[in-house]
Amino acid sequence: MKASVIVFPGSNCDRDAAVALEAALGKAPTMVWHGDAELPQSDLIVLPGGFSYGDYLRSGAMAAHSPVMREVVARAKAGTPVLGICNGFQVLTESGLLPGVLMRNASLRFICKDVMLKVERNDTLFARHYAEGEVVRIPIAHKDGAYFADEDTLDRLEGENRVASVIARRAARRRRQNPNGSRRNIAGIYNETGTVLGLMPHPERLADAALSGTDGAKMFTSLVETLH
Ligand SMILES: NC(=O)CC[C@H](N)C(=O)O
Repeated sequence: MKASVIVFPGSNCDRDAAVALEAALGKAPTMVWHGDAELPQSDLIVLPGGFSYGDYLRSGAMAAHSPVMREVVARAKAGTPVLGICNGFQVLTESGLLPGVLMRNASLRFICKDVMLKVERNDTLFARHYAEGEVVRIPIAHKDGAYFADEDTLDRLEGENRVASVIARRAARRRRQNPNGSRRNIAGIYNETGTVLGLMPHPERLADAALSGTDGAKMFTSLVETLH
């Protein structure tokens, strides 16, 4: 399996994603600079977290127009799996590969903390090593993490089983609201075919016992087992 991690100016989780991928895969992914119009043959493309282009205009808005994104969009449309983590999720909505938008957190503050996530489905290449309904601990670190879409889109996402994970209900109730104010507690969504996943929390940040948890590792081992 060949994986590529796209690096934008301002990405800061690209190396963490590469380390988590390498631990699961046994070999390093290719790091691809945003200005490259060429993308190597890839079985998986990762759009990492960070502050691409300093989050100017809107988080992910400028990165969506990077030269490399033309090829990423084309490959995604042709079926290549794409994982967008945090800023990567923002790039996916801004480039139209996923519906909706990530808005400023309800508190208007940057939030960096672990959240409890409920895995809504495990019949995808990203989640097969999780149990359906499993509650896992994964960190968030963002200021624009409030998922927003109109009610029809939210109904469609839920109806088509495209919600990947939600902030676990017990945690949301305790805080009255989930930490960022996402509609319907959504933390991650899939495209129609389940091959593109946008996720606000960072599985790569809890993917090694030395980081105090391994709940995130199963996403990378799921991908490696499915894609070889
Ligand atoms: N960790 C990240 O990817 C940060 C995402 C984004 N730039 C925000 O703060 O909303």
